[in-house]
Amino acid sequence: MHFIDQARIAVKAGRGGDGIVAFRREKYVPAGGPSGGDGGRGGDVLLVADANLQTLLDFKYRRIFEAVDGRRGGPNRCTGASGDALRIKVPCGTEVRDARTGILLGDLTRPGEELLVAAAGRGGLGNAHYLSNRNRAPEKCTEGKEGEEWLLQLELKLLAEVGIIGLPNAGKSTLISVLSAARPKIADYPFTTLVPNLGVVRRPSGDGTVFADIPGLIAGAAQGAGLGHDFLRHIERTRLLVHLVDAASEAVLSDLQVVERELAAYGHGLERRPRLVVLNKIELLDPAELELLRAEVEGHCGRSVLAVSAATGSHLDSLLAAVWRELDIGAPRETEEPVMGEA
Ligand SMILES: Nc1ncnc2c1ncn2[C@@H]1O[C@H](COP(=O)(O)OP(=O)(O)OP(=O)(O)O)[C@@H](O)[C@H]1O
Ligand SMILES: [Mg+2]
Repeated sequence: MHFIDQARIAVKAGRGGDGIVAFRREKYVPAGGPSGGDGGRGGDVLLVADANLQTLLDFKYRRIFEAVDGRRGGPNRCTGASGDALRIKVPCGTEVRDARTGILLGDLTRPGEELLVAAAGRGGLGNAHYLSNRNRAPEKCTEGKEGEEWLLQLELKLLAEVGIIGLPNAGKSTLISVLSAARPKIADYPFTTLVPNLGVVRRPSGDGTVFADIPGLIAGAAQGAGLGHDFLRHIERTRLLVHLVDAASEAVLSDLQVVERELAAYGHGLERRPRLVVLNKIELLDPAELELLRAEVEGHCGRSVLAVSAATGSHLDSLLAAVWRELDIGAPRETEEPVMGEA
């Protein structure tokens, strides 16, 4: 299953009901005046941010949304019923664009936030409206207006709080698979991961935090090399980056720098995002070797560096403790709910 974070839907607001031509017919009233009522307004189409939705997956199965039409007017100046608005639920964090022009129509971030995406047609006028001194029996009425119709592009930036980044093969997918219920593909060749994998990791307090395993970054990713650019986009909204480095690599420091340079080149504040530097695959090194390496990397980064093994599970508890600490130091949690998906 692919994690879908883009969808295209067609929305159509309701047509206004027609106005009608009618005349009063009553006993002893020889020439009852015009009494045709107006048509009702159609239903609008709105998008509503819903904290319980995590993906745009539902839109894979349903792509056309039409609000109901207004009803036609009735005799005795009765206005037709208006159509109910159609509210389409989307996950928090959904960006809405006009699919034809790409123009941004809105960004639904807070739960309950609404965006009008197709305005309903007005109802037509009944002949009661056209009564005048010159024309006591107008036969004229107007039709309801069509509702607006739009093709929308929905885009959900994954609202992961923690992004796991690193070179291909660093063990990012292995890490998310041991921390969460996500079961991404893991293999010893680069670019195993093609779309971000999300996993929810339970905090000591009980609620979940979404981690995203991002496809490997390589030099030039910010310019679009490898799978880079698309996926850097996904970590724009994370609050913390876990930079995973293969400790058994020949050139740990330059591996680190490649990724750091890509973050800086991409911009959007990623280079200033709080970051944990984590050495992985430490079971492949002997303890003395590891301590030397760790000291060297700490010297380079100017802060303490964690050392774990995603494969054997060693020191993952200290990694999580560091993650919770960093997240709690940062800005207070937004009301946004975590996202879960799977590649
Ligand atoms: N602690 C570890 N010790 C030894 N091998 C490991 C460890 N962690 C991961 N590996 C191995 O490293 C290889 C790459 O792992 P994984 O697929 O998780 O990397 P990745 O960073 O997600 O790569 P990609 O960017 O290509 O998706 C796998 O063969 C995995 O078994
Ligand atoms: Mg991977």
